[in-house]
Amino acid sequence: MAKPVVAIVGRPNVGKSTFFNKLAGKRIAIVEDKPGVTRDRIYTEVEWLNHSFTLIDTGGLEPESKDIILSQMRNQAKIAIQTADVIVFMVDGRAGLVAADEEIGNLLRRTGKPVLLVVNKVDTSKLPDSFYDFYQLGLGDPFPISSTNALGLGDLLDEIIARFPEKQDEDYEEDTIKVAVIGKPNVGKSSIINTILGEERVIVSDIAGTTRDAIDTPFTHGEDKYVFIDTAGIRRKSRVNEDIEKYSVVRSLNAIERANVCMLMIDATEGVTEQDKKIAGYAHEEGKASVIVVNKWDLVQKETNTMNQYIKDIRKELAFMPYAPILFVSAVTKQRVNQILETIKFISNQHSMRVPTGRLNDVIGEAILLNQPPSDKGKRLKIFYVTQISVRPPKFVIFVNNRELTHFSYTRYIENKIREAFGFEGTPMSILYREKGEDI
Ligand SMILES: Nc1nc2c(ncn2[C@@H]2O[C@H](COP(=O)(O)OP(=O)(O)OP(=O)(O)O)[C@@H](O)[C@H]2O)c(=O)[nH]1
Ligand SMILES: Nc1nc2c(ncn2[C@@H]2O[C@H](COP(=O)(O)OP(=O)(O)OP(=O)(O)O)[C@@H](O)[C@H]2O)c(=O)[nH]1
Repeated sequence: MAKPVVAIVGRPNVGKSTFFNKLAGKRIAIVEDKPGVTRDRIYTEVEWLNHSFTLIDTGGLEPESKDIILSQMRNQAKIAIQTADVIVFMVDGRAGLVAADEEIGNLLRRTGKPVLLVVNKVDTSKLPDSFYDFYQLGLGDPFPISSTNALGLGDLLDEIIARFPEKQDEDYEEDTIKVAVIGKPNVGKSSIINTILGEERVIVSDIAGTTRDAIDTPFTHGEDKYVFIDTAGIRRKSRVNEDIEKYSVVRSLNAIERANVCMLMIDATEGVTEQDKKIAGYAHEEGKASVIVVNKWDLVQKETNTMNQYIKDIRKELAFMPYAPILFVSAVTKQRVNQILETIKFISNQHSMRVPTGRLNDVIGEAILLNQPPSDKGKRLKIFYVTQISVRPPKFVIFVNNRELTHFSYTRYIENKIREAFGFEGTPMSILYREKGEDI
């Protein structure tokens, strides 16, 4: 289940940032692909009770003339409508109701999405007289809060959570391979997906009755079941404007969380961008299998060593995922597109592979003979026993005499030996240490 997304919309200066910062937990900076532009603070993860959600601040706009403010607010509202599950419409309890609020109120009222009308800057328990004017917006009861004094925030969070969409069970069968197709705008996601879906042995499944939530594309290829995750905005080109594309990162992160396999698309004419690195890093940290798909290969002038040079560059830029296979494809000429599903299936199997403990210990035993474990102040690390404790991603526990003697370079050596013996292509793996007697 993807995390719900909550967006804050409101005029400049009503206190959106103050509110956002009060709730902000872990932040992920967004780097735009334009030179020199880094915008932090666009979204954050919020934890409240047993829920977590993504909060988007659509603000940070430059108030210039009245007209510009209005058009920017319309944009904000559109972004919120397009990406959010719940919209927080913030107004200013000190300034009272103004015409721009009504304009945005009209837009939001028609969306069908849950909208919470929040009156900020109500700093005491006494409601200002102008509070009741906000009922005119036709968005139900206004919620008074004070972002600076942190008043009413808990109640508001309860109300927000109560409006999250019902958790739908993801009733894909256990053996369905869930694929997130990730990449910057214009890299060719739609083209590739449509090319794959147009392949001979691919049959796109009907999705019964749902429209709004039909964001996934399930299909079969021969005997194998797949689903492309969160393809709504990708396949249907309903682009509102450039701004929205920044927020598509939020959707990408959600898609990665739901997927088993990430197809990380890189534009051959541009190489690996900062945003590509961030997203790939996220897939890696989340323990997902990844394949790197370099698209638009038809546009590249090829000389003797072109592909090898590309591989070198990608390995350098994405050094944290040396395990990911790289494919060079073209959605236009269809070159090698037929290898994509094969590769996805292969790395999905690798991702869920379990190796026999006996063989694993043989491999590690040999590795130890070839290259002794590290020692410190006369004490040497002793490795007693290794076992794989989980899959997707593969996780190993190594029982040792003293965890403090372990060293990341030796861990990497062990990881490489495991990969040499068993493969685990396309998947990150984790190796943990336990001392004898400790629980796994
Ligand atoms: N009295 C009072 N002032 C507040 C409250 N919340 C925010 N403010 C003040 O209102 C001003 C604007 O707050 P911001 O959080 O920057 O407003 P914003 O909506 O993010 O503005 P933009 O970034 O321009 O869109 C600041 O001076 C805040 O200190 C509140 O609850 N009570
Ligand atoms: N030459 C060439 N052009 C391509 C290739 N794949 C896609 N394109 C073109 O690149 C443009 C963008 O392709 P899309 O498939 O719309 O890209 P997208 O990633 O879905 O774009 P967004 O919806 O903006 O995220 C289109 O004009 C495609 O025709 C390719 O392999 N080679």
